[in-house]
Amino acid sequence: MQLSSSKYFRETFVKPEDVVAQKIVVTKDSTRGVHFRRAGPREKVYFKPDEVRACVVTCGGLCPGINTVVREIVCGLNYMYGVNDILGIEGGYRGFYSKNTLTLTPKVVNNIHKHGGTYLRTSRGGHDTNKIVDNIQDRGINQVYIIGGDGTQRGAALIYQEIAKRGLQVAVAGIPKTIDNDIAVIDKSFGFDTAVEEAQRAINAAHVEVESVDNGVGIVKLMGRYSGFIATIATLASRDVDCCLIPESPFYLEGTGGLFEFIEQRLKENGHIVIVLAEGAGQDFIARDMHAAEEKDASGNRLLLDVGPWLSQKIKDHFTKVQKMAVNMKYIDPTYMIRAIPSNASDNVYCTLLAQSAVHGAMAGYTGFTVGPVNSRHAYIPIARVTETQNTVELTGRMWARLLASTNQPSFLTDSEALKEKAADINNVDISAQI
Ligand SMILES: Nc1ncnc2c1ncn2[C@@H]1O[C@H](COP(=O)(O)OP(=O)(O)OP(=O)(O)O)[C@@H](O)[C@H]1O
Ligand SMILES: O=P(O)(O)OC[C@H]1O[C@](O)(CO)[C@@H](O)[C@@H]1O
Repeated sequence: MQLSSSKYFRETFVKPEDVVAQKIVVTKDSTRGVHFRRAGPREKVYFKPDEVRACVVTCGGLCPGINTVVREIVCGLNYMYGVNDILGIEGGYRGFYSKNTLTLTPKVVNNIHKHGGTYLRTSRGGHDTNKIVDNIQDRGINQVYIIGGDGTQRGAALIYQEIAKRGLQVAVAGIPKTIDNDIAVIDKSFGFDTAVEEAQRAINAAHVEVESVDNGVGIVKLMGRYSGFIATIATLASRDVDCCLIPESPFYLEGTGGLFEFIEQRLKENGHIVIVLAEGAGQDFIARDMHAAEEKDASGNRLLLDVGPWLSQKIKDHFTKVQKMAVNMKYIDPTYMIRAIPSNASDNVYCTLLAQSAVHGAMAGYTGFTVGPVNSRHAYIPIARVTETQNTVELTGRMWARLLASTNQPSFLTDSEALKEKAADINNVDISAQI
């Protein structure tokens, strides 16, 4: 029995309708089925291989594993279903209407998973639903595979709606991608494990540096625009981190329970401290401090103020001017280095599952879905569901509690907040309404 034989897959293994029926979706709380709209007429169970003209596009920021997903979509379509007509859209959504397409074959994509970045290139902004769907129609494309984060998935939902409005028989499949791991509903996004692993190297370097000098303060900035998953899990994995600051948990610098007090205490105890900082941490605080105006990127995402240099300077100023104590600051920003590497072994396997799942769904004639594991089951999820909210680190959840127990860092609650928490703990009731 040759598993790699496309004949075997086509005729024996893959019954797309079964695959879909087994895996239909799923919210965090239930596994009730959802009726997906089929891209083709009811009687047409799945696209015939020689009728398929597929395209793949990658949008938004980089993330380890994008190339693996692209490779496995192309190989999956070709090896499992015998599809030969696959196009690459270059440079994100705007590539649909402003660039020529690339021809994708298993041979062309054979080695791309060994490299970071995206073979297809990417961009922010430039989503024009009508122009994109016109182009899909003009080129005779009937399967669209869209790899990208929450912005990309919002764009994919609009493309899907426009295709439905025009009555086109085109399947739209999303593969969620974001290094921040903040896509709602799914258990985890691909590339996240690779990012956490690479972050360890930066944390380790910071630790080695500050351990070797007097009053060493190491700061490592990691990605995480609105959510501190990379910072949290990297901190938990490392054990060399004294304090982790994330967007979900506002912090303050001065006074009792503040960051400066904690740094001073750790420097006295250990002679050094390592702080991990998610890029979105303390943004409101910095904006107030710097009187900075809000800026946006081409996709409309808020551009973050650079918390790393800001915090490094604040700490240096405080300890030299106020405490009369020189600190040895080592600031490391590995953010783009982490995002630019190829995916590790487990992410490669995960990317393959996602890609093949998307291919099976589209070949079965389903559309308007995005793929991902939900409560450990691979699922098809209506695209709009994953863009309704964003995942964030729960400050009342076990993961954050474990982190606090591991670092013993301050909770950064102010006195009145701490009193409220304490009273709530004692009474085990929500007293906020009574204060
Ligand atoms: N609300 C929206 N409607 C339609 N298209 C959108 C929307 N938001 C973003 N897009 C488009 O999706 C693409 C990627 O969006 P964005 O730059 O926000 O990255 P992302 O997909 O969220 O990924 P990342 O997590 O890396 O930021 C861009 O081409 C952008 O124009
Ligand atoms: O600088 P770029 O390429 O716009 O991307 C930066 C952003 O992309 C992400 O990696 C993903 O959203 C964020 O963590 C980060 O803020």
